[in-house]
Amino acid sequence: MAKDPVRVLVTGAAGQIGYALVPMIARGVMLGPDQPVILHMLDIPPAAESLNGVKMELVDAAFPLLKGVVATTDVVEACTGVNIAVMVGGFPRKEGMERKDVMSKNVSIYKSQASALEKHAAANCKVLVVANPANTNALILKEFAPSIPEKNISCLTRLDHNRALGQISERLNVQVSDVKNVIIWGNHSSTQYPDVNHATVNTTAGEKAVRELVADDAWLNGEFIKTVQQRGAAIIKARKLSSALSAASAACDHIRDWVLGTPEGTWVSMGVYSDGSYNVPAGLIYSFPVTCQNGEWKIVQGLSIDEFSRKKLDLTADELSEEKALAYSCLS
Ligand SMILES: NC(=O)c1ccc[n+]([C@@H]2O[C@H](COP(=O)([O-])OP(=O)(O)OC[C@H]3O[C@@H](n4cnc5c(N)ncnc54)[C@H](O)[C@@H]3O)[C@@H](O)[C@H]2O)c1
Ligand SMILES: O=C(O)C[C@H](O)C(=O)O
Repeated sequence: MAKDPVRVLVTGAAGQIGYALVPMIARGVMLGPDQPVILHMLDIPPAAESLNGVKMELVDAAFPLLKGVVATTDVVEACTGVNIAVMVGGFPRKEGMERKDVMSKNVSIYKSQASALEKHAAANCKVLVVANPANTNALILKEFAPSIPEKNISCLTRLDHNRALGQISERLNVQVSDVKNVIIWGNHSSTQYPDVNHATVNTTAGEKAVRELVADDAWLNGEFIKTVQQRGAAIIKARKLSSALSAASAACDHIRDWVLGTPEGTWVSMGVYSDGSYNVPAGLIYSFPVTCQNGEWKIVQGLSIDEFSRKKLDLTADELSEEKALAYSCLS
């Protein structure tokens, strides 16, 4: 029997991530090849005409799984009945700007959209915040939508996770699909900590530790970390625009694994509400290694954290605490 359609909201849908993301969702990349979807696309009035153009293209693409499109500048209409909300709307960072510069513009958007989601989304709606500062926008959304369970609110660090997999795969000249269990800890910013201490590669001789195969701690503790931390800025420098296709693809990976589950023995990175695991202060949205089953994520417990890692986990937590304070000062 055909499944009922799932309603997926994409905010900022007329923007560049939106343009890459909506066809992926309509093709089943996010929720699977047998899951019909109804797309809800929200943008602001100056982008209304462009948004309507995206809607026209979705119709023209004749996606078999796409059962309807709502394109609107009305936040209530956009949020009504949605099962999944991918929050991309906001102002992106331009060359030379730090994430903090975009903070005040974006947190106020997330405060007001929190209430719309709380009132109008379907019960148990899963929320993914992509727009920067992603962790702090997600935290503001959580705080101003108190009736949405905190386990349903997340932010995107899967792009960073995928970037780390990509760097290891290039360095070792192995298939990216054979590399797993890297971790992104903390903020989706240049203080994030890409950690390979538990990562492995599937080889013809079985699973091997990434650290053993790379056999170059100086590279792993230096250039590798920096490359992943700075990748967003490098893309902006090269394209004069921030990453879009990789961000859209990572958003699909994030929701797919959350809804359909992570493969046995594999974890992924998600920005989620900290419960104090790994001595990360509770009350921040922090990226952890998680496994997902039956639509719920769980932080992977018991991983060893050496002194080098501990400092990096704390540094990015400190930045998130500062961002939280700054966000509140922007809102007051
Ligand atoms: N977490 C990540 O990994 C990641 C990766 C890449 C980009 N980003 C962030 O994603 C966001 C979107 O990036 P982009 O390149 O698509 O930007 P963009 O400027 O191309 O698109 C953003 C869209 O949001 C719309 N918008 C602005 N205010 C809105 C509001 N109140 N409600 C609904 N829509 C609104 C704009 O009109 C625009 O169409 C940025 O904040 C960017 O920094 C995050
Ligand atoms: O770095 C940015 O501001 C863009 C985006 O968050 C990215 O990681 O590509």
